[in-house]
Amino acid sequence: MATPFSNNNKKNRRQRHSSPVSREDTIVFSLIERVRFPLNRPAYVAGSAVSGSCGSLGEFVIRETEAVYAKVLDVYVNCYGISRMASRYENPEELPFFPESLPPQGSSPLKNGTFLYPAGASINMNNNIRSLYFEKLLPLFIVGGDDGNYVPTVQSDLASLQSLSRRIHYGRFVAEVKYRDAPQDYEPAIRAKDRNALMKLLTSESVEEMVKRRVKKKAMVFGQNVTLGDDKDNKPRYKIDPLVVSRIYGEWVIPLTKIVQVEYLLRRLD
Ligand SMILES: O=C(O)C(=O)C[C@]1(C(=O)O)C=C[C@@H](O)C=C1
Repeated sequence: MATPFSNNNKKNRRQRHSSPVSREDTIVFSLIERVRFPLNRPAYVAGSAVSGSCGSLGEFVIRETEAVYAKVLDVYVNCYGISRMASRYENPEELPFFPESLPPQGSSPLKNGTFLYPAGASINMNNNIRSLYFEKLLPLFIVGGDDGNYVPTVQSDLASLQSLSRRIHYGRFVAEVKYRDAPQDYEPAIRAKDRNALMKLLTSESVEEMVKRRVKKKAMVFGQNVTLGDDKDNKPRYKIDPLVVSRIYGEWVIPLTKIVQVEYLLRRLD
């Protein structure tokens, strides 16, 4: 079965949701961008000299940026009288990292008639994504150290986190497609709340291998240092190790996407 992650055919490109394959480009580009800065841990230390007693600078920037994204369209609606549009987190593809800090949301034109089954639509694994990103992913490809560029570092982290979150939560759409294709296969495992059986049903090792090979290649193409050919050894050099990108997918991005799929399916008959 061709799935949204296995190809980028015309049918997928016509869908209202942007293609998960092109989303890979955003993830790879955002990781490459993040390489410009060292870890800059002080940006995430609560109560450090930068942030005083108000939590870390990083958390503050992420919370406030999300709040702006959430209200920006309402401001436009009020000021310019344009008809109601959805703000960022009313789009079912977007999930905030700090939902509790968002201003109240209006009723969204996008949420109505969403493709997702309502009980599963609100699954939000961003807390897990955030801790994995800082604890496991960043140390794989970012050098330790502190260059003081905290705000650009946090902005770069937020871009990576958002692109990873969109991709991982896209698992809800994939699970819905799989369920609609073969409800008779999924329903017994859903009723039995059998996570292992669901995991087995939705897994395609060949697709996973293809995804890992594709992101490795993207890291090579997008992240190759460009020279004018006077390199002594003529060996290509990459901004981020392509094998690390493939590993990030194999060890975290794909497994988390699968957990989202299982959690979604478990709610599919509620
Ligand atoms: O393409 C699919 O069928 C998916 O479910 C997506 C995905 C992935 O995250 O890339 C996850 C599970 C499958 O084993 C293969 C790939």
